[in-house]
Amino acid sequence: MKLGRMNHIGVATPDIEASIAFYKEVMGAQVVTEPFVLESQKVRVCFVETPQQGGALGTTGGTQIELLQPTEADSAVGKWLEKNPLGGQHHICWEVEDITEAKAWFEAQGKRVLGEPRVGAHGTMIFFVHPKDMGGQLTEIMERPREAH
Ligand SMILES: CC[C@H](C(=O)O)C(=O)SCCNC(=O)CCNC(=O)[C@H](O)C(C)(C)COP(=O)(O)OP(=O)(O)OC[C@H]1O[C@@H](n2cnc3c(N)ncnc32)[C@H](O)[C@@H]1OP(=O)(O)O
Ligand SMILES: [Co+2]
Repeated sequence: MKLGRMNHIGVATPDIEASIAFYKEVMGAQVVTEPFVLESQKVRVCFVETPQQGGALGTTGGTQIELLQPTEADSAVGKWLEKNPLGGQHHICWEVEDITEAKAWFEAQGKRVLGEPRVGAHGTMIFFVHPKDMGGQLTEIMERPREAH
């Protein structure tokens, strides 16, 4: 498998509106998407855009910040926030060419793939790999959007 682009960094927050204001007012983010609820993951989510390599400040195309506010305490992000009430870096998402090949790769390395691949917040297939098998880093693997191939 070849290391692909870092698609996003998942950042958990107890208050997504406050986090949006932080990224706009403190960090100078120019583009933040409208939050939406992803029922399957019991989260409200939005994306803070960053410039791609060499891009002008305030443009898009780079690694996004994926802001995640739990809709229920009994959820992956809800449980994580109980231990990390201020929020912060929750996971990293890497792009791959083929989600099926990637799943077989990680399993062949003895890494715990969490559940079957499913459609994620970007509308492409994803899965997660257990943090304890990834040096403490919860890792999301995402199939590259087709038009990016
Ligand atoms: C916007 C939607 C988008 C998408 O899905 O498209 C997302 O990114 S949704 C993001 C939320 N969804 C997930 O995170 C799914 C994958 N996560 C899980 O399956 C669980 O969170 C899991 C298995 C990582 C942990 O669940 P568990 O019930 O085992 O929770 P514990 O608190 O018992 O944790 C066990 C152990 O793992 C450590 N841990 C938990 N979360 C993280 C993390 N984000 N980063 C690093 N380590 C983590 C936790 O501290 C425990 O370690 P221990 O030493 O035993 O205390
Ligand atoms: Co994610």
